Formats: sequence, structure tokens, C-alpha cells
Amino acid sequence: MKRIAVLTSGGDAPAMNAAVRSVARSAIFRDIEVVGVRRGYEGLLEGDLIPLTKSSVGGIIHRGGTILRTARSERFRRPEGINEALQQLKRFDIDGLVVVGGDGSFRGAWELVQRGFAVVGVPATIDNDIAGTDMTIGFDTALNTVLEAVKKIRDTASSHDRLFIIEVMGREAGFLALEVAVASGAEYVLVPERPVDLPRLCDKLHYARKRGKTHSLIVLAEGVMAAHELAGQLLDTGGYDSRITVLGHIQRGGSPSAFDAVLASRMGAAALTGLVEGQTGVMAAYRRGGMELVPLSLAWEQKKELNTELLDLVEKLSI
Ligand SMILES: Nc1ncnc2c1ncn2[C@@H]1O[C@H](COP(=O)(O)OP(=O)(O)OP(=O)(O)O)[C@@H](O)[C@H]1O
Ligand SMILES: O=P(O)(O)OC[C@H]1O[C@](O)(CO)[C@@H](O)[C@@H]1O
Ligand SMILES: [Mg+2]
Repeated sequence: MKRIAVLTSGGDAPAMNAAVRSVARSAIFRDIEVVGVRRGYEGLLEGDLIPLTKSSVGGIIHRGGTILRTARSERFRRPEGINEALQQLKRFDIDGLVVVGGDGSFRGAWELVQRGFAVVGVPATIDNDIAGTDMTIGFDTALNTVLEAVKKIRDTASSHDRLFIIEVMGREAGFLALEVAVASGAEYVLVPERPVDLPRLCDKLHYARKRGKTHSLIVLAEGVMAAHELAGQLLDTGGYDSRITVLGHIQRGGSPSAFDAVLASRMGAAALTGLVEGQTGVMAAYRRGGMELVPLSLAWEQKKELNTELLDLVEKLSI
């Protein structure tokens, strides 16, 4: 391989920059040229490519967001778009591509793989919703960001004896919600992987109040319903008045945690090694503390299971 490209796609995630740096420096270490594609598949379609050098990826490991920028590209979803992207890769003499992104980005990557182009993925999303890897880049940082917010909400909730609903991101998955519920000592967590039992939730709130609990936190994964809907249902079903906080995009920003910066550095290097050694259609995965290359297709063929032990723990520890 003489020249490879790297792009970031889908929602940005903390430590995407650390991954880009790792891919670029690992390539340069092997005397392979590297270019960065700006704005994901959209930039690829437009031929928006920039050379990456040892120094141009310097000073970025600690920065949030992605210096390459990112996008969700509608054009790339269509066969004409994918063929146009292949033409661009050819035009710029690219021999292989590293895609840093989430499950959607990997589906897109698979379209290129099926047409004979070499692609290796680096799983990066705050949702942690990719099967095959225990962790995705950005999840740990987002978890800590959310935890900081929840701790602050607890201060005001306890001062005012209030019930709070905190809506966190995660799309159709409850990983972020569940882990933050455990870490913050929240009383309740609602995740898309479990059906909502509103009467039971109201019962629990009732008995908690009877036991003298004056404030409560409900962590709500966005994939269940919107916080204002839950607030309405709690009022209608149990007469409970609540305050809501929707944390929103603050969850995606910020400097990566040490864990994420290390994970991204390892994954970027593993992806580059895989690509150089002729691997394609795989992603760098973190499994039981080690790096492995696993099929990209796991991202959409398998559903990543939520740790039910953690669900039980929230229940047990919030007595
Ligand atoms: N089935 C598909 N075929 C071709 N391209 C796809 C497909 N699914 C997604 N993509 C491309 O990947 C881009 C990113 O996908 P998506 O918006 O789902 O984000 P993601 O990579 O899953 O990241 P995150 O969920 O963390 O935001 C899409 O905008 C689209 O360009
Ligand atoms: O930034 P956008 O396009 O509104 O996307 C928000 C979505 O992206 C994520 O932040 C990452 O996938 C989800 O948790 C959230 O639902
Ligand atoms: Mg996704």
C-alpha cells in the first residue's frame, strides 16, 4: 500500500482526533502516505481531501470533535453515490480507507468493501451500540460528561425535594443511560432494551416517598421516549410532578478521557496494521482488554446486549 485515506463519519465522538492521529502516524511510520477526507462520505464525494503529515496531526490528541469534521451523507446512501465515491478514491490513488464512525458509517463502508475496495473500521460513537467491541471510542468520555451533569442535578434535586428526569443520548441503545445510572446512584433507569412499566415505576416512587426519600432521579435513555412525555405520563398516572433536563449535544463534546485517548490510539494503529496486512471488511475491536479485528457486519447483524447485571444493580442499590 502506498497511500491510504482516513475519514470520520456520523456523530462526532471524543477521541476521534486521537484515532486519526494514530492512523496517520502509524502509516507514516511505515512510509505510507496518508490523506484525510473532510466531512465523511460527503467530503469523499466532493473530493475534499487533505494531506496528513506527522506535524499536521500534532497537538490534536486531546481535542474534542474531529479536525476532519464529519457529516451524515444522504447522497452516499444511494448506489450512484457509492460508485461516485469509488471513482474519487481511484482519482486520488487511494489504496485503502480507514473509516472512524458508528454502525451507519460501517454499513456505508461495507458498500465499498463489496465493490472491492479495502476498508477497515474504527468504532467511534458515544452510543457504544456496536456489537463485536466491548467499547467504542467516545463512550467513556461521554459517560463522564453525563455523570458530572447528573451530580449537579442531584444537588438541586435534593435541596428542593424534587423528582428529576434526565434524558441522555444513545439512540436505540441504553448503554450510556445504564452506566450513568449506576455511577451516579440514580434511583431509576429506563432503557429501550426493557419495556416501560409505568404503574410499577409509580409504585416504586410511592414507596420511596413513604420510606422518607424526598428526591429521586430517573435517568431516561432517549430511545425510550422524550423526557416531557414521561413527565406527562408520571403526572397523569401517579400525580407526580417532575422537572426535566435534556442533556443534548453537550454529551458529544469535550476533551477525551485517558481511557478513550488510549483506546483510540490502539484502535487506530490496529486498523492501519490490518489494512496494510491485507485485511478488509473488518473493524478494530476492543475485547477483554485486547485488540482484535472482527467483521464489520457484526455492527448490524448482531445486537449488542445490555449488561443485565447492571440493571439489577440500579434496582438493588437504590433502596
Ligand atoms: N445502509 C447504508 N448504506 C450506505 N451508507 C450508509 C448506510 N447507513 C449509513 N450510511 C452512511 O453513514 C453515515 C453515518 O451513519 P449514521 O448517521 O447512522 O451515523 P453512525 O456512523 O452510526 O454514527 P452515530 O450513530 O454515532 O452518529 C450516513 O449519513 C450515511 O452517509
Ligand atoms: O447530532 P444529531 O444528528 O442530532 O444526532 C444525534 C444522535 O447522534 C448521537 O449523538 C450519536 O449517535 C445519538 O446519541 C443521537 O441520537
Ligand atoms: Mg449509529
